[in-house]
Amino acid sequence: MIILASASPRRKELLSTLVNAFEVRPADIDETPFSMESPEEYVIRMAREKAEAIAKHDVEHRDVIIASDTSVVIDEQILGKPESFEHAKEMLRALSGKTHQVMTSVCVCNGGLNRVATCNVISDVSFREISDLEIEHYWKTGEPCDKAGSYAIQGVGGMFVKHMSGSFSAVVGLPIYEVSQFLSEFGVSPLKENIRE
Ligand SMILES: Cc1cn([C@H]2C[C@H](O)[C@@H](COP(=O)(O)OP(=O)(O)OP(=O)(O)O)O2)c(=O)[nH]c1=O
Repeated sequence: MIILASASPRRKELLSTLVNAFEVRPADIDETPFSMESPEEYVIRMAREKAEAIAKHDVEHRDVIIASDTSVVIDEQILGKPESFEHAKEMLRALSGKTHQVMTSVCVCNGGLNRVATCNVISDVSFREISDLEIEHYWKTGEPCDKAGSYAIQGVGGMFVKHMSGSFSAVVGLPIYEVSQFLSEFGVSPLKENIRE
């Protein structure tokens, strides 16, 4: 069985492009960064801890667990999901007119945790200038509230994105290329899964 250790609807949708059958089991972990931890170390640790939390309960040795974490990083500062409008405003002001990184880590492991593969996909995203009035209107769309950095590149937030380089699927929450490579290593063939008779 394949288990997606995530509450994110975006990750569920992206994984369903690769595999037909999987179970969704969100992992509840403490997402507070350690002091002195770099953004790279943080996102990799988050994905790994989400996978390990799921591996602890009710899994078979041969199950394949997929976990991921997305953080927006500007000037080495980690931006997670906003807690309020003021928090989202602070983040979007920091991103306005600048280039930031989106880091999405992936951890794929088996239920026995003796096979673990991790990676961190880093993309560069450049925003145009955004006014405070636009930030206010954007908040009212409801889109920023559950997104790292308070925006969604795949949604209305796409109108702020002047340029991006890297992996679009990773920015949305799950890098299709890297996950498909890991799945193949774990004996799951995404192409065969998608053959329609
Ligand atoms: C930057 C960006 C993030 N996001 C989303 C992807 C993730 O769902 C979310 C980042 O938060 P995460 O903490 O990585 O994920 P999550 O809490 O939604 O789900 P889980 O931890 O259970 O896997 O932000 C977008 O949808 N579009 C974007 O452009």
